[in-house]
Amino acid sequence: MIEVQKASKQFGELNALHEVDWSVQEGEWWGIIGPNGSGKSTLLRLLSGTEQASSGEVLIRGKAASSYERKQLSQMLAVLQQDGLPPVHYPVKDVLEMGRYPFQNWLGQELGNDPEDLIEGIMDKLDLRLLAKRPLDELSGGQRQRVALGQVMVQQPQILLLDEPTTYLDLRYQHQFMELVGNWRKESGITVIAVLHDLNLAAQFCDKLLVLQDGQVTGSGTPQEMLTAEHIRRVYGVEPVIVQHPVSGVPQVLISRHMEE
Ligand SMILES: Nc1ncnc2c1ncn2[C@@H]1O[C@H](COP(=O)(O)OP(=O)(O)OP(=O)(O)O)[C@@H](O)[C@H]1O
Repeated sequence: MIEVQKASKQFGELNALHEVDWSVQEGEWWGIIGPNGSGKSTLLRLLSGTEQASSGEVLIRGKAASSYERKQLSQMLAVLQQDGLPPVHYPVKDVLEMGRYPFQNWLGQELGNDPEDLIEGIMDKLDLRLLAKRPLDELSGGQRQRVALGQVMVQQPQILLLDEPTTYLDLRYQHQFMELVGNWRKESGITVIAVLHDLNLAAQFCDKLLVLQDGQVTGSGTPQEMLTAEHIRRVYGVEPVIVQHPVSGVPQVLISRHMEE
């Protein structure tokens, strides 16, 4: 579904990405991890067509991501940022309806079926009914991120790109957000690619991880394969302790303090 072939991205002298090879199959959930400045968001922007590779290819369904018309790409792919929606004075229901823009003509008329049932269904799934008339600027960050997820669900994409979507959420909302994405994926078979800083969250939810360091891929595979002490030490320059999650068995990363005598 997505093929990245020897993709590089330069900003002046800086090699933000260097010859990245990566293949994503339909329905997979990938996490992109790596230290600050390692090129994660740049890679996501190549996938969403907002930046073009300096060399190499980024193909979505066999066609260069940057060659899709914006609306055509939006019918297939949705992007959700860490602060998904600005706190504007629009009611939640209107914001959800805006998710239909790839399927509307220039007068804002829907080109296909009436999306009302779709929007109602998504409000139920995300528990947004009671918030429907509330303006976004009166909601908490966690509630607003749930609306942002609703808006991309209304868009009905086949590929979802998430750029650090849980950064501003507390522990409960982080998990709730990831569970909602997981349920959506189970129901609709969408492909999910998420840039995540939280390795433990990544291990719990992603099937596979792509690890970047200084713009290069240092590994790709299951969380079990990627989250080894040696790999994390090398990539992040920290001394980790890897334990197994007592319930799910996935690797979890702990960091010890430097204890002075
Ligand atoms: N538009 C740009 N112009 C110049 N340099 C850029 C631009 N965008 C990114 N960079 C640089 O490219 C490198 C990779 O940045 P990127 O944002 O992809 O990293 P990241 O892994 O997402 O980082 P973080 O975890 O801190 O969000 C960084 O050194 C950054 O300064």
